[in-house]
Amino acid sequence: MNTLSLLLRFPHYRFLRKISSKSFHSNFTPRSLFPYTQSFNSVCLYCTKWMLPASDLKRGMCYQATVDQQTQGLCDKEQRLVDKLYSGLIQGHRACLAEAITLVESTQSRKKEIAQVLIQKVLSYHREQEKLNKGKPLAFRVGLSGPPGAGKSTFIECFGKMLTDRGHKVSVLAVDPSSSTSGGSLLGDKTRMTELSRDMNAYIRPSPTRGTLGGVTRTTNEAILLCEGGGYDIILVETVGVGQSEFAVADMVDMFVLLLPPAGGDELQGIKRGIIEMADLVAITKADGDLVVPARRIQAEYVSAMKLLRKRSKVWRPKVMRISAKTGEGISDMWDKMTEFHDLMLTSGELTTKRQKQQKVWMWNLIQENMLDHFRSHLAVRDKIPLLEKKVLSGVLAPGLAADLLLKAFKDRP
Ligand SMILES: Nc1nc2c(ncn2[C@@H]2O[C@H](COP(=O)(O)OP(=O)(O)OP(=O)(O)O)[C@@H](O)[C@H]2O)c(=O)[nH]1
Repeated sequence: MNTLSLLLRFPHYRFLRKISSKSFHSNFTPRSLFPYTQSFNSVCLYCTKWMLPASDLKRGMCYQATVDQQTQGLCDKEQRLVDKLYSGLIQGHRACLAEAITLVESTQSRKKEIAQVLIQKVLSYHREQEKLNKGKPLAFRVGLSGPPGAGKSTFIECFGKMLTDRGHKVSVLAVDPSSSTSGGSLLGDKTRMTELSRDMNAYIRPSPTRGTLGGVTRTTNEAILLCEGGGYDIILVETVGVGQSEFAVADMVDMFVLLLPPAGGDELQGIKRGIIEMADLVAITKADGDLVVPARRIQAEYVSAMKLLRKRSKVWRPKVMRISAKTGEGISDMWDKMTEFHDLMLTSGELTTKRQKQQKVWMWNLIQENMLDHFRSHLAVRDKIPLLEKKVLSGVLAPGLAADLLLKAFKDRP
């Protein structure tokens, strides 16, 4: 479609060309876009909808619509909310942190847009602080996973208390993708971690994920950023070690720790081999009383098994330790190992590379998730799905052909 036919067919195109031109900044303030669009996101959708050539999108406002412009797309009330949450957050008010996390978890599209403005503000705060810190990240992000009953909550209670006693601010984000909007079983963590939840230097938050992996990625990643903005220098992301959530969590933390009970093979069946490969540290829990002997045996088994794994870092070899949250044994040593890992990763530059890769994975996970939603709800596809699925199930239609038909319908009708 050329420019002329676009102009004839869509008078909006003139408007879009105008906002994509250089004059946009001087003559066309974002505020004046408001009657047409609510925000930058909507403008982007608007551009895509009217098939603006990619070059125009590039040259035009997509690249120029910075956070400020996006911010100006908010109405006064929304702007006040962002300002209130932002300043409360960086001053360390827990209520603001809680409200900000609730905002990023929202499924309402407008609230999601407001949350993005807040996230951008927090990100620029991060950049400034990291610059002042000579490139040192604001927080140490640790993922904790293990099968149900491994002793994760008991460990976090004991470990978290030790850290706050040493002057750290600890945030615990509990991820449970099997849960629905309620937040699921991990919601119980607050009641199980009684001492830590009363500690003013600790913040415990279950992360409801609406049952999707994309949900884990989006809300948890953003909650991590907000907690860091709130001054928490250690972020513990807890997840149940069954399913896929631990892989998602491993992709958003600096160090991934696997907690395993001193139990036989049967009880560890749920643990996937892949997740052991992701672990930077394996801790055999409950190494006290009668369980010391089995804990030693399991430790030896894992030490030899992990020797066979491919080396993922040039500076770190995964360690296997024994701990007991009941007696406190091994907990302090474990923290020493964790800080050693953090220092080595930081000085070698591996931490920076890891975080950069994670940012990319985060972006693509979100795109994948949103694209699939978009595909499923597309007008030309939505109605065809049940019939084609039925045909595939009965063997009348090959899955490949059904997929081709749906993709064609999606491509042919914008
Ligand atoms: N002996 C001993 N028992 C422990 C220790 N840590 C936890 N336990 C016990 O193990 C059981 C499970 O502990 P939790 O901390 O609830 O385990 P979890 O991994 O959080 O469990 P889920 O929430 O089901 O995933 C509880 O009965 C604890 O009392 C420990 O260090 N030593």
